[in-house]
Amino acid sequence: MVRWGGVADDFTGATDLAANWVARGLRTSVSLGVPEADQLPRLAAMDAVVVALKTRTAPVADAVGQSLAALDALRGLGCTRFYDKYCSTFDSTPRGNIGPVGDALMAALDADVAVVVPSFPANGRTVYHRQLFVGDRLLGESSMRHHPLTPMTDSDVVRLLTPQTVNRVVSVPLPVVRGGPDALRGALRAAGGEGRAYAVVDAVDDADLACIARATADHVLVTGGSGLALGLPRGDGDASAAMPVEPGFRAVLAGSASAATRRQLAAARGSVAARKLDLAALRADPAGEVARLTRWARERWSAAPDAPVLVHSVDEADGPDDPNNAVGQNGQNGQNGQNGQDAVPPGGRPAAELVEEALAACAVAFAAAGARQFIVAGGETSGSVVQALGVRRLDLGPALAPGVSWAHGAAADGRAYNLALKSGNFGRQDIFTSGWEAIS
Ligand SMILES: Nc1ncnc2c1ncn2[C@@H]1O[C@H](COP(=O)(O)OP(=O)(O)OP(=O)(O)O)[C@@H](O)[C@H]1O
Ligand SMILES: O=C(O)[C@@H](O)C(=O)CO
Repeated sequence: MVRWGGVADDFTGATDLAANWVARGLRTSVSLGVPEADQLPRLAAMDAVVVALKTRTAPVADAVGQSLAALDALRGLGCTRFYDKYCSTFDSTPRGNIGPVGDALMAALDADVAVVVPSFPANGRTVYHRQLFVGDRLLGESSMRHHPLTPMTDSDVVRLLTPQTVNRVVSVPLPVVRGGPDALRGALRAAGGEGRAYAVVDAVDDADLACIARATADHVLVTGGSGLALGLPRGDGDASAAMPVEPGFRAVLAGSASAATRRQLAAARGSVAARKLDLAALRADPAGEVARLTRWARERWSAAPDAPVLVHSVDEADGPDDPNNAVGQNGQNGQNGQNGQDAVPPGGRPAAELVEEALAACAVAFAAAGARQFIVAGGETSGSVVQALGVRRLDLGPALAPGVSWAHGAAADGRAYNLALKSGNFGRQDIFTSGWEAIS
């Protein structure tokens, strides 16, 4: 039997891939970080294991080293096929890390060709003529061009990947995909026959993904967003084992500045008690700001124990394309508009780091106050939060939206949590209010 191993460059991406494998009937667990020995027996019983890393914006050598360590662990677990999961909006910089990590995995697995498939039509990501669309906009003209860590200003996947890799990058147009699995298999074989190559494959609907999945059935490595996993044939079994629900207070921690998160914040306004992080206060006295937020959360929970509290880091009311929402390229500054009341002093720490640390500290303090159910928005944010809580494995539960699921995870200190790690641009508008119903 094929056992899949996934290497994901952020934590929301890992649960995104896991949710899609579960939807295809594969029993899937997520290891938060490279699994340690005590986790191996449980993971070895799964049809698929995703190792969640926090390598999207890490230094290139770290990202490569961690990804290879993840690959070794997955091979040790008996995985025979591998999925290099990156963002469906190809979040990266001209240096990486999509290219360098893919290069290292291809070399380690001796793969001649690896497909590049960011498409995830259920979430509006499609690739046509190698251009990546987010809904009806080109990636480079979408709100992703304002991303604080990886602003995406180009849409051509071949052009985005080429400067990041030592391998050739070719594109496979939609008519070849529509020609069926045999035609596509032939095109991929030809691409790999001339030296190691990536093949950026057009895909605009789920049938295209199913064709790519069939044409790559003998590929040891595939790369992409999670959409390609939905192209796999559906197994018979029900892979979503009943997830334990952990009673406790509820919190939303939103460190995502993405357009969908902003819409979700706007939708929660008025019905969920919310506080925005005060960046100036955080810079002056981070522990004091977290203590203030924790006092506030305790007060809210004592008044309404079942109601969630929400801590967020950007203003929800502004439109996604409002330049005031640009929180600072590479998180290095935040001097723009209302979101960035925080001018970074010389030698000061990037606002993005302060935000991640503050939300992680809130998670720990809220957990100490009795919170057990968290919706976390943003991949980097989720990585910080889950690491701070000390959770090392997630078992998937009910789905909330394409690529977003509840999960259950136990921490080393004996506490257990229900966590929904939401990619910045995923999820229904009312997820912060209605997302709890699935675990009520
Ligand atoms: N007001 C702010 N000023 C500066 N940086 C911020 C601010 N708010 C959030 N950030 C930072 O922006 C980054 C957002 O990345 P994150 O991955 O959490 O969200 P996302 O990109 O929307 O989600 P995903 O990666 O799942 O698409 C984090 O590093 C966060 O700390
Ligand atoms: O693929 C996606 O868009 C998401 O899983 C993600 O990686 C966002 O961080």
